[in-house]
Amino acid sequence: MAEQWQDVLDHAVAVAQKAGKVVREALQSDRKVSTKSSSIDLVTQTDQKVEQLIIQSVKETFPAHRFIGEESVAAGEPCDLTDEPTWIIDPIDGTTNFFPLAFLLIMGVVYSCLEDKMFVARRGKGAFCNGKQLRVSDQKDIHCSIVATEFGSNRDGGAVEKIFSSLRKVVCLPVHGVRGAGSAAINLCLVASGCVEAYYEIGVHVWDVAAGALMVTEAGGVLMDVEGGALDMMSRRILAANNRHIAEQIVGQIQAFTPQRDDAPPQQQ
Ligand SMILES: O=P([O-])([O-])O[C@@H]1[C@@H](O)[C@H](O)[C@@H](O)[C@H](O)[C@@H]1O
Ligand SMILES: [Mg+2]
Ligand SMILES: [Mg+2]
Repeated sequence: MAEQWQDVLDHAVAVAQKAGKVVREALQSDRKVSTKSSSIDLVTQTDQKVEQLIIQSVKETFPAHRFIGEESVAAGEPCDLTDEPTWIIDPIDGTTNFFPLAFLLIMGVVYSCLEDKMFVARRGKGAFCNGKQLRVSDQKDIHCSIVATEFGSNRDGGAVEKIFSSLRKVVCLPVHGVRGAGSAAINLCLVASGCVEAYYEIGVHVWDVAAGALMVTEAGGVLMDVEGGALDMMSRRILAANNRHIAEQIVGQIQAFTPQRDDAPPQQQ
């Protein structure tokens, strides 16, 4: 069992490195940007190229594996998470900022290619950055805590109101500071690394958070829904924190809303 998944993890790391090289090269040339669900939901040719590169490479080595990929779902592929070994791929997370990475299910790989930081987590075996084990912050005081969040790509008036109102309440707890790396995956890695105490966002997708979420729990942190229940990976809502006490205080400030689920039937999309 262990050896079987080690093959997969080794492949994930190798293909993430290959993808990182493509992204770094594209930074010099490819800035052709198209839009998806809205004028601020961006995709570049590099997002699509990197997703295809990862899928092709995995198919050659693990032909039975399945995929949920951001750009494939945008092109009409289903977003079905079954018990089959499934790769959940966000070829570039934070396209606006041109950040990089790749994902998997019972293990997570987030490659920040500009910094050459390879984050790797494996269920029950810890989370690591370039081989160094990660541990969440031991801060217990919300007033001394730094919280990461993002505005996301939803510009619906009601949703924007709730996002601002939640942020205002979090700031006025008060917390020590608020940050946003422009990438859900990197924000989750910041929680796992102890650089921020918490991260929350409504509107993310399963491919934004699958790998980073495992990074947080393997570094000793907690995950929950923004209203305090169990995290539902397909719900497009996430709260990650260094401990339950910090998480629950943030839950109390969030004005939640319910985006369309990632696994909603296609006719509703
Ligand atoms: O689209 P993408 O760059 O892969 O992923 C991005 C997420 O990482 C970010 O947290 C969110 O605020 C953006 O709206 C977008 O979803
Ligand atoms: Mg993303
Ligand atoms: Mg992306």
